Amino acid sequence: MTDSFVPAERARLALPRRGLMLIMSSPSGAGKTTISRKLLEAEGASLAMSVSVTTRPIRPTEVDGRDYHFTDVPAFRRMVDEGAFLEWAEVFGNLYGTPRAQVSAGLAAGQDYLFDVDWQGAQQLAQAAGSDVVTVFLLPPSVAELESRLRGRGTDSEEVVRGRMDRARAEMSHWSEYDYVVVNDVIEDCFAKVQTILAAERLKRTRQTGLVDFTRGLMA
Ligand SMILES: Nc1nc2c(ncn2[C@@H]2O[C@H](COP(=O)(O)OP(=O)(O)O)[C@@H](O)[C@H]2O)c(=O)[nH]1
Ligand SMILES: Nc1ncnc2c1ncn2[C@@H]1O[C@H](COP(=O)(O)OP(=O)(O)O)[C@@H](O)[C@H]1O
Repeated sequence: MTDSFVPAERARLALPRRGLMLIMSSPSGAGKTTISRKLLEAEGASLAMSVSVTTRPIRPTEVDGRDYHFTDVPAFRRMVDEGAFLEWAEVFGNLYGTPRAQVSAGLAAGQDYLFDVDWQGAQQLAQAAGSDVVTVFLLPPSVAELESRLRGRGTDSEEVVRGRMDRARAEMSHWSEYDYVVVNDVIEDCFAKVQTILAAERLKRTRQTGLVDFTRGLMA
């Protein structure tokens, strides 16, 4: 018997880890939906999108429980009173909230969550969840490119595009409140940078809850 090992036969070491909350914001049209989708696809089950509760009417393309948990105002208010939300807000006359229970249990079990929220939601989540939160802000490479992406998406009328462009400047002024800022120029480059951020944050000592026992074992 030798003490050498065959790498392929060696069990992978996976230390228990606390999950994180990756919050991605950007001015509308800078690419947060595109980057979020790519990230969810690449990461599989290890990264889940948090599904919000809303009182907004369901749209024909939406699925209850996938896009949102749809509910009515009295039920939403009851959830607010019960402290069921990590944060909630009224947007365009409808109520939206991030349910606390699913995220709290998931984080303890090592599940990471992705949030696609604006700067106000990011601030509220950071306040509610502290060191579990990692915030990323995406910027467009130029104002002209932002406008061209909004038009190219083809989902909004001319008036809506102009409204979104007006709001973009105000949204961009919040860049310095984020942990990371990435310019979304070439999509694959931006995606690689966001994936690197996620990989590094997962390795943070404070998230690796299994290190205490592991190092104790090494030093025993
Ligand atoms: N604070 C907060 N905002 C949310 C939540 N879920 C969605 N929103 C925001 O509500 C706004 C409207 O979303 P939605 O009804 O899906 O309309 P859309 O922007 O046309 O897709 C967006 O700005 C979302 O970022 C949530 O759980 N909390
Ligand atoms: N790096 C990029 N280069 C070119 N087009 C992009 C890039 N990132 C996103 N887009 C396109 O720009 C449009 C807006 O992106 P989207 O992800 O919907 O933005 P947001 O969710 O921030 O509003 C979409 O049509 C998308 O395909």
